[in-house]
Amino acid sequence: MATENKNLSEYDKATIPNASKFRFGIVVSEWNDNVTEGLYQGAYHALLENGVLPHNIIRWNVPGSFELIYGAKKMQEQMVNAVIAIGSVIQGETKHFDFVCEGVTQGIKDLNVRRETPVIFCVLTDNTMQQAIDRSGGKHGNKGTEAAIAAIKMAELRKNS
Ligand SMILES: Nc1c(NC[C@H](O)[C@H](O)[C@H](O)CO)[nH]c(=O)[nH]c1=O
Ligand SMILES: CC(=O)[C@@H](O)COP(=O)(O)O
Repeated sequence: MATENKNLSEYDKATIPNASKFRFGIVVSEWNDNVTEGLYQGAYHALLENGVLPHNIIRWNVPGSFELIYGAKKMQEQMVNAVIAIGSVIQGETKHFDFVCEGVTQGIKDLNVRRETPVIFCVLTDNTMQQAIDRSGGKHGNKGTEAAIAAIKMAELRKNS
């Protein structure tokens, strides 16, 4: 289902585990920070709405989405139950978009395979700035909210597995 048919901010609160004892690390890319700040706010407030305590949310910034890989790897080493990697990659004139998107995707996948702490992929990969705005608190909701819910669910799965 395409995002345009699903609001990213909508979720059934009754299905979300109690997250009051969980601790989360959020790594935020500074590229397109008008977008990444919106994603962060969506994630932060969704965590609070589901019982996470403010002092149990750690935030680090990195220069760009490619650096999310290293930042998330180091965040996994902190005492957190899950990590959220937040970025916004927007198509430019060259193929650099393809390499950044593929690199970040594979890098974050590897962190989930090789280590125990789940890393949630909250990286928008858009053709235009408007598409990114629409998905970071705009008409299609906020992917940061979606990522926070995924982080809570994966932290619960890790605890029970
Ligand atoms: N063009 C975008 C980038 N490019 C920068 C890379 O992510 C990286 O920081 C650089 O190649 C140095 O290693 N990053 C984004 O997050 N979004 C973009 O649109
Ligand atoms: C994703 C990028 O690195 C891209 O936005 C950079 O723009 P350009 O391809 O025009 O150099």
